[in-house]
Amino acid sequence: MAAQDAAVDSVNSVADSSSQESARSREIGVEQDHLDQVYRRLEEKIHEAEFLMNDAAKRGQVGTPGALAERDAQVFRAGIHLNRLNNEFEDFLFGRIDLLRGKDGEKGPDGAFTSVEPADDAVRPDLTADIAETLHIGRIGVLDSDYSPLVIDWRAPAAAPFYRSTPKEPGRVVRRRVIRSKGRKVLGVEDDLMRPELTATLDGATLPVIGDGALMAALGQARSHTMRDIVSSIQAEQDMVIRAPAASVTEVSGGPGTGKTAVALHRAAYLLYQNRRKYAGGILIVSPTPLLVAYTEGVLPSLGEEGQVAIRAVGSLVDGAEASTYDEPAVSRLKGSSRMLKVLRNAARGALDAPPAPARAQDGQLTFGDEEEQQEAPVAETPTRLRVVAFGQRVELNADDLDRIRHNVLSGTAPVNLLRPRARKLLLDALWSKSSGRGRYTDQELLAELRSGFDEDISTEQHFVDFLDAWWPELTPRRVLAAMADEKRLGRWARRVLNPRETRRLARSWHRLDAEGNGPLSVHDVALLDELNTLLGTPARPRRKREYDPLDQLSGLEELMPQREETQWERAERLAQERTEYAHVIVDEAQDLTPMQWRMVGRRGRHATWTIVGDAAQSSWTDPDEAAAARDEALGARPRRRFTLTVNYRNPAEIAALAAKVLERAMPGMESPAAVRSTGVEPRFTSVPGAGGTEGLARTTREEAQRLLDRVDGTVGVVVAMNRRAQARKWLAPLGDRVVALGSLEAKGLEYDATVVVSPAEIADESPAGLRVLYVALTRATQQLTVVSAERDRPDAEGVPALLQD
Ligand SMILES: Nc1ncnc2c1ncn2[C@@H]1O[C@H](COP(=O)(O)OP(=O)(O)OP(=O)(O)O)[C@@H](O)[C@H]1O
Repeated sequence: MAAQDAAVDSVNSVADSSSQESARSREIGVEQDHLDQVYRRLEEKIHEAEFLMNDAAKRGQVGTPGALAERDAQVFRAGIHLNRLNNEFEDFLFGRIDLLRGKDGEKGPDGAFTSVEPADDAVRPDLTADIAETLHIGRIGVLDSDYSPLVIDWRAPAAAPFYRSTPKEPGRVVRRRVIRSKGRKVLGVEDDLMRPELTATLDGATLPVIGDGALMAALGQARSHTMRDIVSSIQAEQDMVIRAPAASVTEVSGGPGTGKTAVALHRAAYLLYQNRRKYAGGILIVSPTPLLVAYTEGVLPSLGEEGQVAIRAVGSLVDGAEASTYDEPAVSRLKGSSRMLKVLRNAARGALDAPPAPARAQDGQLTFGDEEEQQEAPVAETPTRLRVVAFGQRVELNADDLDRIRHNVLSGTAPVNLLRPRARKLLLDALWSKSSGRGRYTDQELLAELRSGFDEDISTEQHFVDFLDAWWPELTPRRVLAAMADEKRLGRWARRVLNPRETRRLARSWHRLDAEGNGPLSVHDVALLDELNTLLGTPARPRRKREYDPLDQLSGLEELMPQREETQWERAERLAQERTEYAHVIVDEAQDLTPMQWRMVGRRGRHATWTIVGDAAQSSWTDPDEAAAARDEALGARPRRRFTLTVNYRNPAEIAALAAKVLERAMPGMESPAAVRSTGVEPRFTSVPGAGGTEGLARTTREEAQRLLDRVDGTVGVVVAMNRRAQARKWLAPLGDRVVALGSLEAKGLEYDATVVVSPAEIADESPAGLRVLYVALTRATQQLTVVSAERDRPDAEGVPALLQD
């Protein structure tokens, strides 16, 4: 409750509504004056930037290499400046704090007092005080021409009290104000009083306090299909996470709606602000679904950050392998489990014996519950004999010889593709020892020369090259995955790891791939491909010829531009390589990563610092202990700092109370976060009569979605079991794009003004983690929730399904 108090506590000191209104207009006027001043200053800066650009262009006309280089650098700097200002011109001033004098009276580089605590004499014995400093907070910092701060960047240390201060620990803050503006116009102000016991004066007049606080105003707004930033109303416990130092691992847990995703995104922006150079290696944000990526993508640009941060769905982390289909739950469980590691190790080596089969007919997408029998893929032969002619005689390696050589080569642990040169060498050794060559000379030098000629002759023979390609092919991860579609082969590789039923299921799931492994992949396949990539290794390729760079022709340029140590092309190549590893990795909805996914993500942050946000109660993975062990392995021995978020900003208390019933069933004893507001609207229950069947379910769902559309301004989400999502999309298509149909696993992390949850029992029965998935579905609404029950939900007389009854 403490955080809730802190979040909502505000004291209003304006006596009646009309004087309140005139005080409000007066204060809006005050902020408008400040905003006008800021815009004047911004315009000056934009003119400066434009002047720089024009001036730079003129220098370019001089035409000497020095002038060209200088022009490039200047245009680059001015371009960045202009871009930033133009982008952040809209709505970038959002806050203000009025503060007491600082303890030591010292000021920092941004012109603000540095001390968090007030000076001893800042408050007089009769509890009156003077405001010594007023700071405006915005998306970027703006200094006046005399270098005094007009706007402080929200991430600067001086802005921290705007977020950290609470009535319990106010520090120097007397009043915190959120300013709402659009373009150049201030629309409103909302104040929170942090030191209500004081009578504070600003420039000789009593400090006015307007409104009920900004948080409630923000939470009540209608939702769109994209997430908004929360920069003007970050709460103290969230701010602690956002500004936590980036050393080692920061772990954040918290129930639904506590702002974990929002905090993760704001933290990325904060870290970049703090140390742009350090994070030039990039920040990776791993999100569970492409839907959540699309939902959150706009937040960082709104905070002025883009380029350095990659937000990727866990199914899109491997280039050229985008997840586009789902596995049934039993198959997902197998593919995500660390048991797969042993199977993949065997497959990566064993697939040498499984050259590509003739193209298999596409089986189409296998999705939940698709039980059709699949055709076995025909198996092609690996060569079992190598014949060459040396010194006029035929020399042959038979199947046993070849097996022995392969065994010998594979006895090391190196990646299979990197062992090919060694395989080639041992083949030549074996051929040589069977040839008559080695008995020809006793002189070692002559013999070595003969041998070297032998190697060269044999290994350049097309016949030998073709043999090597077939016998030790360069394996691609996709090709190995396709090889695993053969049940017998997979059975060999999975011996003592999977039982025959599991093997069969797994093999069948890959019948959707052709012999080269092309075809639809699931999110779990992507992690397996990444693992295989490591197990197989990528052989070194001859370096690509450097592209022609006209700048190279300008003699003397290197001396004029000492910083230009690499060409554009080299730089692009270096960055592409570096981006397989990141400087900081943020994992959202971390509870859902399977052990195999943790390994994949871990590889991208081997030298990184980490922020991991999640909620065990929302995990759709069946074995949390196994996932925790994999997470520990990915993070190694790095020390961890833990935070817990306790307040639910999304769901009204009425919806949170209903969801808590499911939580109690799913994870008895686990605490729900406290909902910060209540709407007075209880969840609604409707059920489809027994005979209604799918038709009835479709009709009722459509009616309930329409009913909610009439009651909220923003979006309506309809959550159904995964194997109903295609159906549900059709049911709801006539209702327009304010309504979205989602499978239960797709709802993760998203939110809507209102939701319809269709057949809780169907969602709960989908997998062993089904109750937790249902908990996720029930916690998506910001205003209203309707639950539609079918017969299997066993609703009572009020339509409440058995799972949600007391
Ligand atoms: N300080 C805040 N001010 C205004 N809105 C907030 C604040 N914190 C969170 N919210 C809002 O609450 C909602 C939930 O936030 P978010 O999605 O980040 O929660 P979450 O913990 O990731 O939830 P879940 O675990 O259910 O996915 C969002 O609409 C977010 O904008």
